[in-house]
Amino acid sequence: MAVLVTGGAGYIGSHMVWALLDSGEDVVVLDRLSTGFRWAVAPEARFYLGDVGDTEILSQIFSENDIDAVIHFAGSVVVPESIRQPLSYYENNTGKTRTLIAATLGAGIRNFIFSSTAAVYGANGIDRPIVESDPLSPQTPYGLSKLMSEMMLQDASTAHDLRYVALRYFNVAGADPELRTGQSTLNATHLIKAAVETALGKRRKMDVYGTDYPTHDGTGVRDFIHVADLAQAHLSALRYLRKGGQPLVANCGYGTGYSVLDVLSAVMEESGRRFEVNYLPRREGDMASVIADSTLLRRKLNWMPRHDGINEIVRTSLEWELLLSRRNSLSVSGLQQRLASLTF
Ligand SMILES: NC(=O)c1ccc[n+]([C@@H]2O[C@H](COP(=O)([O-])OP(=O)(O)OC[C@H]3O[C@@H](n4cnc5c(N)ncnc54)[C@H](O)[C@@H]3O)[C@@H](O)[C@H]2O)c1
Ligand SMILES: O=c1ccn([C@@H]2O[C@H](COP(=O)(O)OP(=O)(O)O[C@H]3O[C@H](CO)[C@H](O)[C@H](O)[C@H]3O)[C@@H](O)[C@H]2O)c(=O)[nH]1
Repeated sequence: MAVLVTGGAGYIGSHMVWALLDSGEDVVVLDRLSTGFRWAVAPEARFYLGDVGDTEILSQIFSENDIDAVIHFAGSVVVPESIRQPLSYYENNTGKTRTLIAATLGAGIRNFIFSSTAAVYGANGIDRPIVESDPLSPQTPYGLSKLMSEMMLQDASTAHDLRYVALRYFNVAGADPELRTGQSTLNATHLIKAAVETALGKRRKMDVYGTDYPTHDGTGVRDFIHVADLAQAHLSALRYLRKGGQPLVANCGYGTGYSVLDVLSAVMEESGRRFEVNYLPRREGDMASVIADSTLLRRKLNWMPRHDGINEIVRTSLEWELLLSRRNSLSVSGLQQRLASLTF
């Protein structure tokens, strides 16, 4: 049987494709390459260029391949952009997920894994690691677009023969430890990606949004999960569904928070470079502190993190960024030497 990975040319999806291939799965990828890259897809995967909202390509994929599970990463992911362009987020993240669920059901496929987000919790006022049963209060169209997709899955699984796992990712970062893929997003807004680009001189300075949050140093606190551990959580979810597991919604994070300044220190330490930090007001839609309680993921899916620790996350991100720089022939010889001297 094969697994369909939508968004498999993107950051997390491309790691998932490698994780599936590593575990002996047959993989089919559907991606329209709006933010992903064809070269990021492992050559062993069968690639279809197209949109998850296109019923014709979905029928073609389901008729040409013996698929028993869909892992749905495709979507629009930039939180501030969702505030400026809400309808495009509802279309791409909610409307097209509805189309994909319908096509999956139509093809008789019973297993569905969905990329959800900690943004569904929003400003719920919880001042401790968040559990899945905590109030849901998305503050942005991005968070709401994902929550509505979770709700569609819940209703569809009640009415039809569909089992699903929705994984609520906290902040995903890091790169494949073998550097076969990594985060290559252009103009990325994610903290760690922006910080490693700054360390490598691709950005002039690092913006810090907000210094007056009620956190240990005034900057926002997040729970960063290594993308390789996240891919393993999906593999566990796939095994769980194939064994007939009941619908499950689970947080993906480590339960440890790092502030923006903690992250910048780790990037400076790992790269051996100091860079300019530009302190700015809070960014719209941001929470003070977002930390996962991942007991459910550990208990139900036997998930065990293997790459937790902010330094490992930052190190693999730096290594990947360096590789991208080399590809683009940028001069980063000083950092190259520094990285070459490190043992990973
Ligand atoms: N990166 C994070 O920290 C994070 C956190 C929580 C949830 N998520 C979710 O994880 C998923 C993957 O995120 P990512 O960081 O890898 O983003 P990404 O932008 O790197 O990957 C998304 C991929 O989907 C493709 N795509 C987008 N819309 C499509 C469509 N309509 N049809 C076909 N392909 C389409 C893009 O070309 C890209 O390859 C998203 O659903 C996102 O909401 C990400
Ligand atoms: O250049 C930057 C980028 C970010 N930040 C700060 O760093 C923290 C993390 O910001 P990110 O943009 O890296 O991530 P978010 O927490 O906003 O959002 C991420 O995690 C969410 C879940 O909590 C969603 O899933 C979303 O897709 C994903 O981008 C925030 O306090 C933000 O203000 C900066 O100070 N400077």
